[in-house]
Amino acid sequence: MAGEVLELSGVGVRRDGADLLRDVSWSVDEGERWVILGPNGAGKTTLLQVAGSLLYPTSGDVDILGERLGRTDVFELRPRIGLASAAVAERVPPGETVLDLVVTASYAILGRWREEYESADLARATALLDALGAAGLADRRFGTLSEGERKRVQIARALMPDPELLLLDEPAAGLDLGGREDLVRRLGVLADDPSAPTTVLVTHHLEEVPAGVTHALLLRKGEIQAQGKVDEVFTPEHLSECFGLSLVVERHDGRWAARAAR
Ligand SMILES: Nc1ncnc2c1ncn2[C@@H]1O[C@H](COP(=O)(O)OP(=O)(O)OP(=O)(O)O)[C@@H](O)[C@H]1O
Repeated sequence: MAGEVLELSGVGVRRDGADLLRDVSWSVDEGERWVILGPNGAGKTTLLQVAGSLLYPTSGDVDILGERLGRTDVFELRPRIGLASAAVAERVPPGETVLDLVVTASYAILGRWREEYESADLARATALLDALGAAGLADRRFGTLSEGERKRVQIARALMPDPELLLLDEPAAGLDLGGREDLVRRLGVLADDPSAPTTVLVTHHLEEVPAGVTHALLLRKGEIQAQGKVDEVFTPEHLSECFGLSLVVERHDGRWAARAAR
């Protein structure tokens, strides 16, 4: 029987008098592949930060990988979670090489500093870069990469410590059509891999949802508007309500698309 990876109960996040999340109750079981979808400002990144133990809720309970937030040492918990987000990318030292950036994830650090790496770590980092179509970038400096190249490298870094939970915040944002399709295809391969970690991916766009996603959560104004199996959540009714306009929703070959109804 699959174990629980995330369990949020009545979670609220309040900052500067604003409710960023309200009464969020959500559970994620081992092996599931979730997508969190919602308009700008809905609270998606805030929810992902709570799931990644980077943000404590104002109210409610959060269990991550069996540990209760507030009662556990987050410095032991965080290495069990792989996170790829723009906020992490901004903290990368500009001169850091791609291979160093990926391999240092084993040591939960940013910036190489005299560590002696095992050859097995270097081999794993190289294999992950290869799986994400970024093998040719290993010796490049992170600061010189294009947006699409950065996204792939960040996902390789997030996977490096073999996390039990993988959190991806808008992995396809800023990519051109070819880059998006290539990345979404690779994320689909990852979703289909039974040895890949339980995954939660945040996006604004239905077109960025990889095939193989099993569950979806719709957020609007800090509240859950629908959640459950992806087929039951990605209906025109739920999506129209979530985005506040009448939508036509289509599905082909496991991928989704939405456009405004005429
Ligand atoms: N410290 C704060 N005080 C007040 N409001 C905040 C604070 N931090 C974030 N917010 C607001 O909380 C809301 C949720 O932000 P969040 O980044 O989680 O949304 P999001 O769904 O990820 O948005 P986007 O799709 O635009 O990235 C936004 O309206 C944001 O402006």
